[in-house]
Amino acid sequence: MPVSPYLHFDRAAWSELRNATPLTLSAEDVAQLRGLNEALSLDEVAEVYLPLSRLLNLYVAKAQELFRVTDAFLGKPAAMVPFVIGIAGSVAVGKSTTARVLQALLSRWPDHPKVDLVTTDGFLYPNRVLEARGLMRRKGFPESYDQRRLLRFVADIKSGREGVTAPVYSHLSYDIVPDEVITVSKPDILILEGLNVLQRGGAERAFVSDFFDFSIYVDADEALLHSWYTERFLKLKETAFRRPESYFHHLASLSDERAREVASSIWREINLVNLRENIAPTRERARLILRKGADHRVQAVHLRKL
Ligand SMILES: Nc1ncnc2c1ncn2[C@@H]1O[C@H](COP(=O)(O)OP(=O)(O)OP(=O)(O)O)[C@@H](O)[C@H]1O
Ligand SMILES: CC(C)(CO)[C@@H](O)C(=O)NCCC(=O)O
Repeated sequence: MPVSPYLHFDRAAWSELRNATPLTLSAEDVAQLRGLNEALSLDEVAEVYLPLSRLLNLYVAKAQELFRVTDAFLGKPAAMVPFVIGIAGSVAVGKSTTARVLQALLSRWPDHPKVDLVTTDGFLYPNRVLEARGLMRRKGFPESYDQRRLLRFVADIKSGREGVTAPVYSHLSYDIVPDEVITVSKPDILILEGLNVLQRGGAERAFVSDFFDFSIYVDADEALLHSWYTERFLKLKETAFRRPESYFHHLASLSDERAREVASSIWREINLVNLRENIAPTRERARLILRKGADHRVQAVHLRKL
């Protein structure tokens, strides 16, 4: 049998590892976490995400020590270096939810209260550029992102720069929002979430993941991903698509059956192809893999030891 670089935990074994977590959730925290995603169960937070936040807290403390060692070696005053966590995985696997839960949990640890969250969606080229390059049906593929700008962004944050800006993407208009940016200033931790964060390639000599201190791949079977994508599409049909400014407004009046077909064809022709060609092959680059089953329940965790 080939040697695996990962330690494998089933859910029960993993949840044991929260035992020493001196972190309890107040009623207010619970309400806050509920607000992130009403489908997220609190068992999930306690059994999966609390142990993960404990592990990350230990890594952050060690990394801060190492950065200080380098400064001491250089004879420089100690400077704070942001700890960067990348979260990768397919469309609809739940990257944003995982990122928000971790942001909420990590910001409660006393030694790193400022946890910022950025999605790589903002680095997609605007539709105008994608249209000109014939890439409107390749959104999410490597060539649909301004990879240089994304790399610059992460490098700037890592180097301790203040006021680093990122463009903003709107799922409602399905496009970059003109003249809007988010600003990140010296966070203790930056969580960068996106399909592409573990990808390497293109013309650049450095990769976004060169700046990661930890990385997570959220994983699930294709059939589950397909159903999560379709369910979310149907939910959006009843909500966001009804707004006239929605890019998919013309789909709001479809029957559920027809909407399911439209969602399935977008899934098959765009997101599944991207998953197979560009996203799934990056899974084994992650430090930790969260393996989800039905209802988004994490069934197993794989932690890289080598
Ligand atoms: N832990 C969870 N428990 C229950 N439901 C979840 C969980 N995580 C995600 N979901 C549901 O799965 C769907 C996709 O989640 P989310 O938007 O977080 O995914 P994503 O990977 O960021 O997707 P995309 O890349 O398409 O934006 C949503 O409908 C969300 O409510
Ligand atoms: C914006 C991305 C690429 C990533 O979040 C994705 O949500 C997307 O829009 N994919 C293109 C096909 C689709 O509309 O699902």
